[in-house]
Amino acid sequence: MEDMRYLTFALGKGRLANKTLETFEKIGITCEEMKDKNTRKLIFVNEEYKLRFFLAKGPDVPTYVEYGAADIGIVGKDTILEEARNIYEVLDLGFGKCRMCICGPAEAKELLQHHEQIRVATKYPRIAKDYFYNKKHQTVEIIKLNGSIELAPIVGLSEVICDIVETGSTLRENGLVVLEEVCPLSARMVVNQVSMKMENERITKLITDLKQVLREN
Ligand SMILES: Nc1ncnc2c1ncn2[C@@H]1O[C@H](COP(=O)(O)OP(=O)(O)OP(=O)(O)O)[C@@H](O)[C@H]1O
Ligand SMILES: O=P(O)(O)OC[C@H]1O[C@H](OP(=O)(O)OP(=O)(O)O)[C@H](O)[C@@H]1O
Repeated sequence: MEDMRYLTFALGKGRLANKTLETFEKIGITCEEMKDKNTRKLIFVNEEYKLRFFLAKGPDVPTYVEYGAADIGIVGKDTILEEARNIYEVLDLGFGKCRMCICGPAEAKELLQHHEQIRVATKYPRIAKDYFYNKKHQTVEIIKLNGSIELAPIVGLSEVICDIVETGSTLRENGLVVLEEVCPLSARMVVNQVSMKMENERITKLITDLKQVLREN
């Protein structure tokens, strides 16, 4: 126990953070400090189990994990696909469920069917490219945006969007519909490739414990 090194976790800020902490709590890993909404502190330590946690922007989580600055990351499948880092995806945590979809006004369905050269606005250019070029063999123009993607077809920036749909209320309130589904999404645990070998016992135990509580849910 004495010379055990710290295992470091990179957690995505935002929507997935609370659920992630809740899930860790269920296997006895707590980090009270981290729940304090007023803190500007970035890194938190659990001395008992020799664990460190930090919150990062979602898309940066796979980067920290690939370089080994974090051994383990918790992040959405969308981010894993978009960042395409050399990391192991080891577990589907079953929360943060949503879908990556091609959406637009109902009339855009025909443009998709006829393989017209349409414009696709998205925060996920790699996922959109892979879907249209490799799966559908359709040439499109991808336009990268950073948020409020649903605006694009409304103001005439693009014909369709490639974006996350959860409840569908953002689409509904903006007169858009799901035209095609790209893939289902949820939160995943990712592991650095060297850590998986060097800390195999601790990481395997963590995965087994998490699987157990996920089954009980
Ligand atoms: N309705 C949803 N909208 C967006 N992401 C969702 C939704 N439901 C679940 N998720 C998952 O939550 C993850 C984090 O989403 P969140 O919006 O908090 O971060 P983000 O996209 O990096 O946000 P921001 O750009 O506002 O910082 C997404 O990558 C996705 O896997
Ligand atoms: O189907 P719904 O439940 O409506 O959720 C989907 C919406 O939520 C996300 O946006 P977010 O709130 O992250 O804002 P952003 O567009 O600025 O990224 C996503 O990009 C959709 O717009």
